[in-house]
Amino acid sequence: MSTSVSAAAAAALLPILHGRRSPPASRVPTIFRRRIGPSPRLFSSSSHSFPILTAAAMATAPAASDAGSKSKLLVFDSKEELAVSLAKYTAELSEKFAAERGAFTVVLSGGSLIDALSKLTEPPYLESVDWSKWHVFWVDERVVPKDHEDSNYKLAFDGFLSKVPIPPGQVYAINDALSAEGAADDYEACLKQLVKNGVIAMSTATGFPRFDLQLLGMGPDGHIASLFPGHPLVNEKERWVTYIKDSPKPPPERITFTFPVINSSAYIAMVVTGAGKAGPVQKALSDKQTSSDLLPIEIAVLQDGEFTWFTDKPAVSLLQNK
Ligand SMILES: O=C1O[C@H](COP(=O)(O)O)[C@@H](O)[C@H](O)[C@H]1O
Repeated sequence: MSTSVSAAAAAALLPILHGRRSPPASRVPTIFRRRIGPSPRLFSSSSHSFPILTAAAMATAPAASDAGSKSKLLVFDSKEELAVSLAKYTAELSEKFAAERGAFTVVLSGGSLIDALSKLTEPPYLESVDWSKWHVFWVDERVVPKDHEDSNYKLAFDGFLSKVPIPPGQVYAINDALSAEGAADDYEACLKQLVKNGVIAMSTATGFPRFDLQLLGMGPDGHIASLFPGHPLVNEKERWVTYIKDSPKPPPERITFTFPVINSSAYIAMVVTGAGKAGPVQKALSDKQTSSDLLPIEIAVLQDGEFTWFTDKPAVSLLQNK
């Protein structure tokens, strides 16, 4: 269900990119300042233009279920409002993919993302979401036991998975008995088996798995998953899952999806809050990037999907025309 849009909200919608060359799809945002209640529609811009959306255009803008190579930037007044919107967005995609495919493949990151999922564990979503269709994966994981404080599995279990009735057999944690190399191989083999079984879709465009929704966060250095600025892993083109033993952020040993897998997703929700992340947000959403010093967040460009930024005011504080 969509919310009607006020003229004041329309006036707050500004284009921020005016570059001479066409940027990739995930860099063509419009800013929608959230001032109109807890359940906004999502507004998109095409990858080939920089529209100023009018109230009329906003009223007919496609909803979250209309996929394409699109990018959106949502700015919320509070983490609470962000969480409400993220829950609605995720629940709508859950319904769409459950109906279309009989399964909903969801990829989680660690970090602050898990807190932002809190509203999904409450009414009405606790009862209305068909959790039996969910299959849960991790975009990255630290090579530590599952009950370790650094484990992304533990973080997600404590904050989200233990509160919703997803069948345990559909939660795909890494094998924490293996080395980093072994765990990456094992996780990739698991994904390949699930592609064979039809649980995970394949991207015909890229030949890599196409997850329905990746719920991701970004570090203050612009890293996503365990793909860090300047690290050779950002250039991996063949593997689905790889490992790192020298992560600049502890713990040093991790496994991570590669960019071909991240960028083959149908939908990405990039949840980024706080002033500490304003620099990479500004760099990712500006038109001044050079190809030599791209941050990982700038390399996250969907081939054929919809990329939505869920942000707050401090995170976009360095953007012009915000
Ligand atoms: O180390 C990691 O950091 C990033 C970002 O975390 P945040 O707390 O700054 O949101 C996270 O997305 C990743 O999964 C995690 O392993």
